[in-house]
Amino acid sequence: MTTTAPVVAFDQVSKAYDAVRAVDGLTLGLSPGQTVALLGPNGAGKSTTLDLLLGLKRPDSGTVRLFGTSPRDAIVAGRVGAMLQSGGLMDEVTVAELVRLACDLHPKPYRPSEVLARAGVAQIADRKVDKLSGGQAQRVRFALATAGDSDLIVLDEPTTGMDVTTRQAFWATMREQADQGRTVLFATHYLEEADAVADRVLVLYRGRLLADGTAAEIKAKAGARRVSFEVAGAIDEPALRALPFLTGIDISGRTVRIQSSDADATVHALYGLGVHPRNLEVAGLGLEQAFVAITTAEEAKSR
Ligand SMILES: Nc1ncnc2c1ncn2[C@@H]1O[C@H](COP(=O)(O)OP(=O)(O)OP(=O)(O)O)[C@@H](O)[C@H]1O
Repeated sequence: MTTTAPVVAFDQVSKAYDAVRAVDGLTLGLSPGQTVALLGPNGAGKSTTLDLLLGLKRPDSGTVRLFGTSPRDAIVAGRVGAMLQSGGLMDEVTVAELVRLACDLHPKPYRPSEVLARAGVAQIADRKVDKLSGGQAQRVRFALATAGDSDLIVLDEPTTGMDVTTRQAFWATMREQADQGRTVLFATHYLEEADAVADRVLVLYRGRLLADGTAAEIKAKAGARRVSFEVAGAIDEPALRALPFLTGIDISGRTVRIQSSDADATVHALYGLGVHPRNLEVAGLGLEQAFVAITTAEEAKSR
């Protein structure tokens, strides 16, 4: 790193499309070497945030700085590699030609053969770009994002269309990039991916940051726990549904799965009902359930 300025600094950034506040007063700083997942339901403002970060859109108010400069200057200096969702690939050129072009344009390029190998597209280097499968096209976009030695890699839903093996290889490569001190920021709908890969998770909702922390902190913030058990006798469904601190319940045959904001109190009340649960398990929420709990609580508040 040649500067001590934050990799990314959003200061009170807003962007609206007519009445829709796509990004609403977002303040955010990213540090070197972090792998950061940007989560949010459809329309939360993830793509708009990344577009603002890359200087593809201008904020209505607030400032976006990358490495202490404007997004444009940072990109011209080759400090940012990006892989966007919608990024169309040129027709009528081969994968190798396109990667060579990206390397030629980068101020600090890697060798094209190296880029092709890292993205796992060396075997399809001679194929025309418009003949690729969805997963192959994603890998080529990834190759373009890593054509040179950038300090920040921005990825919008990078693994959409990739099979499991490609996805794992992709994240292993991203880990290496972060271990070398690069910052990796990616938007995703795959919460298990964010849980497994990210050091930091940002939950965006209606253009605002709802949660910011490690996956463990986000799960703790959701505050709820899962309780599951089996019931030997008849199930008194209304009584179970009336248990205290319940935030969700699913009854399937003899198995009851509960979500509770105070598992101890719920289980205590369960015994109070005279229910003798078998195979009782109390566990924390997964990131996906925590995400749903946090965003639905916010939705309820805004109603
Ligand atoms: N060019 C545009 N014109 C009008 N509205 C837009 C435009 N781009 C985005 N929006 C609106 O802004 C909001 C945020 O959109 P954005 O694409 O940033 O969300 P997202 O979190 O990336 O969604 P998704 O997960 O569906 O990709 C949405 O309500 C969307 O409809």
